[in-house]
Amino acid sequence: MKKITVLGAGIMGHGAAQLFAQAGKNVSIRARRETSLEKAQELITNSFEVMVEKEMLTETEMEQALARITYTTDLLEAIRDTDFILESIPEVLEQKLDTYEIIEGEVSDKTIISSNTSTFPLKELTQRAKHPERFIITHFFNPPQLVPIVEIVKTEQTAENVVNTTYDLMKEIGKSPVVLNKEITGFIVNRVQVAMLREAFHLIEEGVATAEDIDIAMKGSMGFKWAFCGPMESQDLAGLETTQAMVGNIMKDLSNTRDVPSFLSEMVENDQHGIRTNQGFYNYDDHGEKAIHTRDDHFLDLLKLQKRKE
Ligand SMILES: NC(=O)C1=CN([C@@H]2O[C@H](COP(=O)(O)OP(=O)(O)OC[C@H]3O[C@@H](n4cnc5c(N)ncnc54)[C@H](O)[C@@H]3O)[C@@H](O)[C@H]2O)C=CC1
Ligand SMILES: O=C(O)[C@@H](O)C(=O)[C@H](O)[C@@H](O)CO
Repeated sequence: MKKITVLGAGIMGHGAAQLFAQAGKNVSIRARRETSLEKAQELITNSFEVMVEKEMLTETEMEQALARITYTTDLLEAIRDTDFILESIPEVLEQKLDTYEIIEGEVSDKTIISSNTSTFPLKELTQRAKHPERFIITHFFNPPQLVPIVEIVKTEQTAENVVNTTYDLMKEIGKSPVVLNKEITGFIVNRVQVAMLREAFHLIEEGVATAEDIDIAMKGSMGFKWAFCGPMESQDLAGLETTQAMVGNIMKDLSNTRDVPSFLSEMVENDQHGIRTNQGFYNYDDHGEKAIHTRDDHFLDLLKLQKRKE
């Protein structure tokens, strides 16, 4: 695997391009607009600089990695002679299907096409594919250059060599891949995340706690534990009779809504998109630049600690 193509230069695309380049791959990243590419280049450079500050990368390694990335608005140029495509365009099914249709007509039989979708099952993504066996999902987490896990999702149509090659590639770039036994909307993590968010949103709607209080409570409890002791392991350590009582007492009282909360839809309608518009659950004045820097600084410390413990 020499050349990697990343389609989409947004929140995930730029981090994925950085990750592959850091691992020694030549990367072509494609966006539709020059301005998106310029922004991506700036974010990648900033992120590498934090790694250099924290002595996880030398200045020379940063320069070499930056030199491995080419930026283009030309889709055909981006996918020319590529070995592996990571599609990271918005979570809109039609846009993804249209993109696959174009690229499938251009790339070699050996090229693997993967999607970074957060939600769609691979069956839906391959509904118009000529060669569904070459498609796979590699679901990275934000920021992909730092978060260790990648969920790999296949169908019974996915070729075994595609799964194996993708798995090996993820290992090669330093990730810990988890291959799902069968596909399901939202995979493992986003199903659990959405179940938790449903309840957190319910608590906000009911006036039990503010968004800020929920963040404080979760960061200092489950957030603190889960990096080293997962939710299942934690139950063993707590005692399963207590888990049984807790689940029995609380489950019946939890929100079981199937709707997106109206306050969230109103926020999006009112241009409160998070860092993109400087307003979300919190306010920003720099499109999240400081928040991203602080987050990455902490995540790099955690990564260092995890590596020491391995
Ligand atoms: N934001 C997140 O935390 C995560 C997102 N994902 C998934 O990754 C994918 C990308 O998400 P984000 O990076 O957040 O989106 P984004 O909106 O930040 O970036 C999307 C990029 O794709 C470009 N784009 C739009 N249509 C395109 C097209 N037809 N062809 C090529 N480029 C196009 C946009 O200009 C933009 O640069 C989605 O499938 C999303 O569900 C996965 C994990 C985490
Ligand atoms: O946290 C993440 O990176 C993932 O769970 C995602 O796929 C989601 O898109 C998430 O960021 C949105 O909350």
